[in-house]
Amino acid sequence: MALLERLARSAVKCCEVDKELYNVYNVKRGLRNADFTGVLVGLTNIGDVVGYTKGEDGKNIPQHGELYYRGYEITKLTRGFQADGRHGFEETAFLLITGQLPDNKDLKEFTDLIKQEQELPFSLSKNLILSLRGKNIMNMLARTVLGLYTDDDNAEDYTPENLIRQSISLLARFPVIVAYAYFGMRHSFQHKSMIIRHPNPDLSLAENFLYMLKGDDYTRLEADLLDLALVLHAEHGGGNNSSFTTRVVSSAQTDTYSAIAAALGSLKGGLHGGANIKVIEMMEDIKKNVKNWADEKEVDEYLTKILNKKAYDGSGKIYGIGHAIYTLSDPRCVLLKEKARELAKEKGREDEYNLYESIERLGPEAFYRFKGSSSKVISPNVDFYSGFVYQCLGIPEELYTPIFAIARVAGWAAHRIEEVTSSSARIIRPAYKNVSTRRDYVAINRR
Ligand SMILES: CC(=O)SCCNC(=O)CCNC(=O)[C@H](O)C(C)(C)COP(=O)(O)OP(=O)(O)OC[C@H]1O[C@@H](n2cnc3c(N)ncnc32)[C@H](O)[C@@H]1OP(=O)(O)O
Ligand SMILES: O=C([O-])CC(=O)C(=O)O
Repeated sequence: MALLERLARSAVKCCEVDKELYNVYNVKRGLRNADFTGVLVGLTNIGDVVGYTKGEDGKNIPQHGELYYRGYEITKLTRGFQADGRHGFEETAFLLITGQLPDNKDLKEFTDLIKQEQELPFSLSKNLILSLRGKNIMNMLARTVLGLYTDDDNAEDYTPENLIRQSISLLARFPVIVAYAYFGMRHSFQHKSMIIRHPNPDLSLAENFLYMLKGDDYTRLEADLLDLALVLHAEHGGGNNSSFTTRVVSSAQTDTYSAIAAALGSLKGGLHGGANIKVIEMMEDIKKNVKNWADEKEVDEYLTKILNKKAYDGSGKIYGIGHAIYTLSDPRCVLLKEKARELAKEKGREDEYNLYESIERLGPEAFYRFKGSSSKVISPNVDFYSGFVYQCLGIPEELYTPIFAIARVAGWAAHRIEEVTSSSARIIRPAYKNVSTRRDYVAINRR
């Protein structure tokens, strides 16, 4: 331990860079401009995320969030298939990957391809169920995705047809891999029974995931909600950390499985897709430490403690709040909140829902007080209510970020295809200015 502590002290000391140098060299920390917008690093036709408008003076004016998939506004897209009483995730994936909304024939053929790919090769299922010990489903998923390379005779073929084939296969297999990994993990680490169901080709992707987890013990409403959550999580432009990772890794001309495994590593992070689990853990902490959930003063004091790094995980973050682009609202959060309210009523969890609502309001207020008046405008993001919705659906916490991945693989696939096939493709390679001093070599016995 003493050695590790000494090495760690030395490493941290060597890492430190005077913050002022970022201004001196005009470095955009986190690839962000001073007005909180992202540094423009690419052009895309896939997702569009809108959080502010530009005023005449060039300054940003916060606005309610808008999200477009291939030009289609997300609320209109979801209302469209909901009005027809059908699930929309497969259709959304088709739209993201091919650029067009499918007609009935396209959708049937695309869905049939997904169904054909759902059944995993026996060797892969056997490995997943019996050998792939793991403590975290995101890591198990990433390891399995890397393993899929071996089963793919055309793994290194970067033609658009092959990229689409690989995308459909990943889309189909993610829910099955996640369900098997979950039961494998429960069996080996929690001493619970392992339940392995074959995917059911008569079901939509959302229904099939619930079926693989719970058998027939789910309702139509629950399947509709999961389908909606998948649609809302499917894509978010090229700049979000995991899609950008997909693009960076793909730009080096590597294979699909390596790029998607890297994206999974990114999505797992607590500041990105992993925030849905962090929110639930934070809420448990708040519920334990705030005696009267209806007392706004007490809730506010606890949120201030979190911001001061004196409560919850000591990071100073209120999880599920804030976004790189959205300001006044995240449209996905607005849609999920509607469902969270309905579910809370149905499941008798209104007190908890009310606590979420007050944190949604008090969190940003505490943040502005803490950061001062020039701080960025923040509101709850997609991860704020998603965990609560999944809890109400009886989905275990370990699956929250994997569900995000089941959805987002559609967006990653689209970004990979765009990156690999673009005629303007170039390896992504920004610069780091070295700010250390040059040193003369010292022989080992004189150090
Ligand atoms: C699917 C998704 O990925 S949605 C995002 C999920 N992540 C979370 O919910 C985690 C909590 N939120 C955050 O950490 C941030 O808001 C992010 C990571 C989502 C966006 O980060 P950024 O756009 O980089 O915010 P940015 O760093 O510009 O924010 C400005 C300041 O506000 C702070 N801040 C932003 N959000 C929060 C928050 N929720 N709690 C506390 N402080 C925050 C930042 O730490 C930063 O402080 P600094 O200037 O002292 O470094
Ligand atoms: O856009 C971002 O930075 C994060 C996000 O909301 C997402 O990827 O869904």
